[in-house]
Amino acid sequence: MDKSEATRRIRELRDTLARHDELYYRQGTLEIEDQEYDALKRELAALEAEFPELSTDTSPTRHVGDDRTEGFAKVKHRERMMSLDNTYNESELREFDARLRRIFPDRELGYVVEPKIDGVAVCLTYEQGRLVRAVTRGNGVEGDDITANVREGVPALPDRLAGDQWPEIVEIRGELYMTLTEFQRINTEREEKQLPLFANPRNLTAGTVKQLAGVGGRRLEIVLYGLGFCQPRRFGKQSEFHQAVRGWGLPTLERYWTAEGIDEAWACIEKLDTLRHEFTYETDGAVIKLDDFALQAEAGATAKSPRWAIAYKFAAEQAETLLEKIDVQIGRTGAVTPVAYLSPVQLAGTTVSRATLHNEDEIARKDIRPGDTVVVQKAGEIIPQVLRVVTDKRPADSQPFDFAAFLQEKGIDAERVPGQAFWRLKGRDDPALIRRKLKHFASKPCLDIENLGEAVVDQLVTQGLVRDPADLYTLTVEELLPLEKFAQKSSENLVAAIAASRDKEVWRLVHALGIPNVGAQSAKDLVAHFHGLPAIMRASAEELEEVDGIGGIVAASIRTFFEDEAQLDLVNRLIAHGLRIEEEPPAEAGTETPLTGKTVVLTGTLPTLSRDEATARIEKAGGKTSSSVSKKTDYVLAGESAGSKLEKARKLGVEIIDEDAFLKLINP
Ligand SMILES: NC(=O)c1ccc[n+]([C@@H]2O[C@H](COP(=O)([O-])OP(=O)(O)OC[C@H]3O[C@@H](n4cnc5c(N)ncnc54)[C@H](O)[C@@H]3O)[C@@H](O)[C@H]2O)c1
Repeated sequence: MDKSEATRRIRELRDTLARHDELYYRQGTLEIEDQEYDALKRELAALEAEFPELSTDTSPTRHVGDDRTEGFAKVKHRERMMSLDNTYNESELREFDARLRRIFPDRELGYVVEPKIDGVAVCLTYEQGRLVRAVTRGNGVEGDDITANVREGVPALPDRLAGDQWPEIVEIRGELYMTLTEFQRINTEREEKQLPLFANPRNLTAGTVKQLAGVGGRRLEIVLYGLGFCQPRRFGKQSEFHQAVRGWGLPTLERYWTAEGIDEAWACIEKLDTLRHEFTYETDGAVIKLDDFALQAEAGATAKSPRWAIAYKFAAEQAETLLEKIDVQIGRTGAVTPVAYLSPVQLAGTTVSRATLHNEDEIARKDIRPGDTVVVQKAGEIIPQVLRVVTDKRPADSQPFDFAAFLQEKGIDAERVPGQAFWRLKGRDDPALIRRKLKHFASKPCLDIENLGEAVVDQLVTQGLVRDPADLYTLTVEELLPLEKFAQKSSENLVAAIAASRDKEVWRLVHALGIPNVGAQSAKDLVAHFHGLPAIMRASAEELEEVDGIGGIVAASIRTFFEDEAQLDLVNRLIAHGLRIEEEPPAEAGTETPLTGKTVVLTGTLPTLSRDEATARIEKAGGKTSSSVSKKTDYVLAGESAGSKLEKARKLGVEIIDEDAFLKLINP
C-alpha cells in the first residue's frame, strides 16, 4: 500500500472506530461485533506502525474509549484507568510472555489468571473504610461520578469495608454487570409492553449507570479485582490484594489462579474456559497479569494499556439453526436495524432465538434470507450474530431479501443514511418536519387548539421554544410575550387554549400523534374499540386488526410507531402533561363504580401512567388515594422502584396490583 492509500485508509478507520466508540461507550449500543471492531483496530495499528509519520496522539490506538457523558460531575482518578491489549490466539499470548522475559531475563515470572468480566469498568474510592465515590473509567484520566446510581443499583456493595485493616484511602477497580436473570426479567417486561429489547447485559449496564434519574429498579452487581491509588501502599502482589478485597467483604472474583510461567498460565486459561459458564457474570476471556506489583511498575505501560497484563479473549461459539423471519427494531435515534428470528438453539450456555443482522449491506453481503439455515455465533459471549448461510440447505423457492421493499410493506417511512449502511426514520430533527407535526397536532381534526396557527407554530419552532407537541404544555405567558404580535392577552389566550386541549376527546389525541396511516376515522374506530390510548399502545398487531376498518398495514404501522422509543417518549410525556387518554364516562353521583369507597396507595413509577394521571383515574372510578399504607388500604398500586410502602403492604396483607391489573379493575 502506498502512502496516499494508507492516509485514506487510516482516516477511514479512525472515523469508523470513533463512531463505534461513541455507540459503545456513550450510547450503550453497538453495530458490529467486538471481534470485528478489534480487527479494525489492529489494521489501524499495523498501518500506523508501517507509516509512523501518519500516527497521531489522537488516534484511537493511543487512548481508551471515552465514556464521559453530559449530566455527570467529572472526577479525576488518582491513578489512571487503562485498557488492556487483547489477543484471540495463543501464540500472541506467548509473545506477551516473551516480551516480559526480555525485560526481566533472570526471573521466573509469576502470573495471576483472572476471568475477564464483560461489564462496565468502575473505580470505587473508600476513605477510612467508607465508600465515598464511584466513577466510570471515562477517558482514563477522569470519569463520570456515578456514585448515586451505584449505591442505588448495586445492593450487594457494602458502604463500609469489613474489619479495620484497610488503607486510609484506596481506589478499588472492578466491573459493574447485570446477571442474565435480571437482564431477561427486564427484557421480558419490555416484550410484554412491546418496547424494543435491550441487546445484551453489558449495554444495559452501561445505560443503567448513566441514567440521570436513578436506576429505575434495575439491579446491578459488581465484582472487584483491581487496585488503583492506595495510601499507605501496603500490597506486594495482585494475589495478596485479592485476599484483602475478600477480607473487606467486597464482591470479588469467584475464581482466579496463580501460575508460574506461561505454560502454567495457559493451563489455567483452559481451566477457566471450562468453568466460566457457571460464573454469575459473563466472561469473554481471561486476563493474565504479572503478580508482583514491583515488576508491574517496572514493566510500565503504553499510552493506553499496561505492559504487564493482557486479555486473552475466547473464540466465539457457534451453532446451526433455522432463520424463521427477518424483522426490524427501531432505536431511540430512529435507526432501523434488521433482526433475525431464529428457531431457539443452545449457544454458550443460553438459548438464542434472535440475532442482530446489523444492516442492509450485511444481509446482502451474506445473502441471508428468511427460511435459510444459518450458523449463529456468540461473539465476545453476548450478542448472537448470523455468521453465514448453509446454502446447501436453502429451500428451492427462496428469494433474496429486499430490505427496502420490506420496510415499505411494513409502512416504515425510513431512508438510508447517505454514505452509511443503516436506515433511519425520516428527518427527526428537521425543523420543517417539526413544524408539520405541530400544525397537524393543533389542527381542527386533531386537538383543535385555537390561536395556534401556522405563523405562531413557525415562530415557536424558530425560537427553539417547542421541539415537539409535548413542549406546548410547558409554554408560559412570559415565553410567548417576546414573540411577534404577542401581547399579554394573546399570550394568556394561547396558554389557556393549549391547557384546554388536555380534555379533548381521546380520538383527537390518537389522530394528533401522527401515526402513519391513522387518520381521524381510524382514530375514532380505535378508541371506540379500545376505549383509550393505553390499550391501543398495548395491543398486538392481531388485536389491532380485530378493529373494524383497521387492516394489516395500519396495524403494523401502529405497532411500529409504539415500538419506537422516541415516539413512546413523546406519548409518555403527553400523558404526563395530563392529556385525556381514557374515554370512560365520568362516574355519576350515586352510581356504583369499580373503586367506590376504596382507598388506593400509589408507590413507585408506573410504566405508562404518571402519578397525577393515576390519581385522576382512581378518583374518576370513585376511589380515593392516600399517601400511607394502613389496614384500611384496599389496594397498593405499585410500579418500578416501589419502596417501603410495598413492604408494608406485604406485611399487612394488603392487595398489591400493578398498572395492568389496575386498568382492568377500573375498566373491566
Ligand atoms: N463492538 C463495538 O462496536 C466496540 C466498540 C468499542 C469497544 N469494543 C470492545 O471493547 C474493547 C475495548 O474496550 P476496553 O478498552 O474496555 O478494553 P477491554 O474490554 O478489551 O479490556 C479492558 C477492560 O477490561 C475490564 N476487565 C474485566 N475483567 C478484568 C480483570 N479481571 N482485570 C482487569 N481488567 C478487567 C476492565 O474494565 C478494563 O478496563 C474492544 O477490544 C472491543 O472488543 C467494541
